[in-house]
Amino acid sequence: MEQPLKYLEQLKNHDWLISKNSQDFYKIATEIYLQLSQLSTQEKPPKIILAEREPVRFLASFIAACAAKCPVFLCNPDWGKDEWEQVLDLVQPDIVWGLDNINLQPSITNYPLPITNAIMIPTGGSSGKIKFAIHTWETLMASVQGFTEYFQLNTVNSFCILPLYHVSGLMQFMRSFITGGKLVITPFKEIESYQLLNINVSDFFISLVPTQLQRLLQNPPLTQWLSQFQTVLLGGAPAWDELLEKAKFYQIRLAPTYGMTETASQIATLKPDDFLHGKINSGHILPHAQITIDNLTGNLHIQAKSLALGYYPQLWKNPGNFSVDDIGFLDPEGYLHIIGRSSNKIITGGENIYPAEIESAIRKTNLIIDVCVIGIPDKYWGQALTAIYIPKHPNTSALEIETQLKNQLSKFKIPKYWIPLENLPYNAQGKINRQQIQQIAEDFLVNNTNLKNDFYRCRLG
Ligand SMILES: O=C(O)CCC(=O)c1ccccc1C(=O)O
Repeated sequence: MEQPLKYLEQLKNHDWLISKNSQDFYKIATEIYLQLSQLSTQEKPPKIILAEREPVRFLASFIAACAAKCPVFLCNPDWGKDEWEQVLDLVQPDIVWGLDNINLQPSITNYPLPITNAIMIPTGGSSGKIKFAIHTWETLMASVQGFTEYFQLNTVNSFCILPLYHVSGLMQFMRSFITGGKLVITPFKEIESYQLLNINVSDFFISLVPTQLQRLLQNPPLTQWLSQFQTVLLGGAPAWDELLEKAKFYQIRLAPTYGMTETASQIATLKPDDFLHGKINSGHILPHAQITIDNLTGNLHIQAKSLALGYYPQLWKNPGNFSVDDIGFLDPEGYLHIIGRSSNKIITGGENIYPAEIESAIRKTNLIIDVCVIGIPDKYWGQALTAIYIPKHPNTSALEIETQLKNQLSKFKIPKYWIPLENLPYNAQGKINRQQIQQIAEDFLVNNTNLKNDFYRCRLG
């Protein structure tokens, strides 16, 4: 029997989907599987775009596609017109599930997929192009196995508030489905309106991105609720020290993770007991992965059984090896520390600066709600350190923040320009859009040339 079907049968009479209908899941998955297997006997398996909104339907369709060995592309029904055009053009699907009003053109370029059972998971979006990492049932299984071995668990219960088409949500489903654990699926906004808080979550894992953790910790009943979880996995974007300290203060069993779509979620994770004992890093490497660090640049190289095979439609030339933009180190006890992204590195007056350090110092002043530090091209400095921030009070001046920073940071690490905004752009995965901020800041400084001139007068004059 095909692997996905074996797990499906095991769950047949089991109420594992909490607050949803587990029987529906079984019924839909088997029905769609039968339809797909009939189609596949006549010709090569159809390429499927999966954009169902309804979670049970999404997951049942996903399992059916995997069991029938049809290439399946996980998609966000809420992508904009441009993104959908780009995706439909790239994929040239035979079947689209979950979108209305789609006019399917007959496939023109039919990229051959050199592997069966390919599972395409989107990465990127909102800034830049959507790419699909090519995974397989086996790479996702390797991730689940590494996870259960690392946490020494037979079953994983997951509380999923992240999107299922994204690797962070999909892997929560996979961990429950494969291990016979329970699964709760609910949108974040229902948690914020206090629904579903009556489930006993003491044997559940929940995955959050940093902005969600921040929102929950601003709300006492939700903070209390969060502190009951067995483990709170945190990932998707770098967290800041103040947020981690707050989580520790409230005794949240936090597990900061490091991983990405290409590695089928986390490959390093700090265990909650280490976190509560004051460790702040990305933890030990999971057993299915290896990380080596380039001596010269500090760049991370990843090897993992869960590694994607390429970006659709291309397989990587160097399989099993993946170099990333992240810079970090492994300490003598084997804990992974991430310093930043090499592409976000700012070089100002010949000094290297990673935004995380400066952002963390600015957050500590308690004068701002949020901040992002970037480098603006500058004739004198090469790049001028620039802080884009949301002030806590409308009358907080940049000078006040600068004054506080002077006790904490060397002079060259204090931003030269300060740009107050009402909002900073984030995507659904909690990743800040630095490209967009860069554009906003450059436009702002062009339109406020006085600011630039004043600055030169006061710094150089
Ligand atoms: O950023 C990504 O692409 C992966 C992020 C991710 O999977 C994740 C996000 C939040 C919490 C836990 C996890 C995880 O690795 O399991």
